[in-house]
Amino acid sequence: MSTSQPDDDRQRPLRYAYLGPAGTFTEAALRQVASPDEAVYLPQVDVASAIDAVREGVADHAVVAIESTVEGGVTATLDSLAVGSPLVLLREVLVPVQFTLAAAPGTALSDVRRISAHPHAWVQCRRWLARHLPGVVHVPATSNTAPAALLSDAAAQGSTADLGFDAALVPPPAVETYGLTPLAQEVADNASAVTRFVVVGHPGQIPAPTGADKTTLVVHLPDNEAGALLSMLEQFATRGVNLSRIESRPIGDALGRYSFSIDAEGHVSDERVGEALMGLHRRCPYVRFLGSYPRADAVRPTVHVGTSDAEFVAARGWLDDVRAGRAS
Ligand SMILES: O=C(O)C(=O)C[C@]1(C(=O)O)C=C[C@@H](O)C=C1
Repeated sequence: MSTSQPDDDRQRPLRYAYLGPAGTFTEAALRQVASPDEAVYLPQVDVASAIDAVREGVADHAVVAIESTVEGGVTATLDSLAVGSPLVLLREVLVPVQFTLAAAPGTALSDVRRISAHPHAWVQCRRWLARHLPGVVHVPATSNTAPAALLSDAAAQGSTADLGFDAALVPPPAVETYGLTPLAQEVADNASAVTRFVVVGHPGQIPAPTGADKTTLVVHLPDNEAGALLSMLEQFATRGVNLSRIESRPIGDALGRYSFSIDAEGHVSDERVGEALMGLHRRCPYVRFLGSYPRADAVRPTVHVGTSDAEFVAARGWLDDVRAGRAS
C-alpha cells in the first residue's frame, strides 16, 4: 500500500485514525502498515470515532480490530461498517495478543482490588484473574493503554488513589512506555491469541487479486421466508466459495431482524465469488460489498472441480453457443 498520495499536486503523508492512546495493539497493527516516520498517526477514543474520521475526511484510513481468536467479531467495527456512507477494507493485519498486569510503581499484587481493562482484554484474561485474584472488580476501559496513561499521569502527580482502579491489563510493551511496574506477565488465558485488524478506506480501486484473498460483505435476508438463510448460504456453497466468518448482528429497527456479516474466501474478480455475489443480489434485499483484499496468512482457497475461473468461462461460452444455435 502506498503511504503518500497527491493532494493539490503536493505529496502529503497518509493520515491513519486508530484506537489510542499510544501503545495499543491497534497501533502495533498500524506499524505493520505504515511507519510513524512516513504517515500521520491520529489516535482516537474508540473504533467508531476512528471509522468516522475517514468518513469525515479527517483521516485517509482507519486501522481497527475486526476479529479475535477469543471473542470473535469486534461488534463496534462490524456495526460501524454495516451502516453509514460506504467504506471498504483494503488490507488485513494479524497481531499476537498477550497481556501484562501492571500498576504504578509501589503497588504490589496483594494491593490489587480493581483492575481497569478493555472488555476484550478482560475476557482474554478471565481464567487467570479468577485463579490469582478471585473477586477482583473489572473497571472497563476504552482501550488497552487508556488506563496505563491514567496510571502514569496520576503517578507523576503523586497519587493514584483517586483513579478508581489499582492496576491495568496492558500490552507488554506499554509497561515501559508508561513507566509502570509489571505485577504479573503473560496473564492471557490463550497463549496463541491473535487479533485481526483491517485497514479501512473510501471505495475506489480494489486491491488486485493475489490468489489468497478475502471478501467481506453485509447481507440482509428476505423477511418471513422459510429457508432464507439456507438459500443465502447456498449462493456460496454451489459456487465452491468457503466462508471463514459469518455472524449475525441486529439491524436495530425491530426485534428479530438481523444482518449477516460475512468473510468469504476469494476475490470479487474470481468468477465463483462474482457469481455468488450476483446470487446474493438476486435473493437478498440488501448486500453491502465491504471489499476484497489479500489474506494476511496468504492461505489460498481449495478450488473444487467445476468452480475454477476457466470452468465458469467455459460454461458461459457453452451457453452462448446454445443460445446462438451452435451447440451440438
Ligand atoms: O488495540 C487495542 O489495544 C485495544 O484495546 C483493542 C482490542 C480489541 O478491540 O479487540 C485489540 C486487541 C485485543 O484483542 C483487545 C482489545
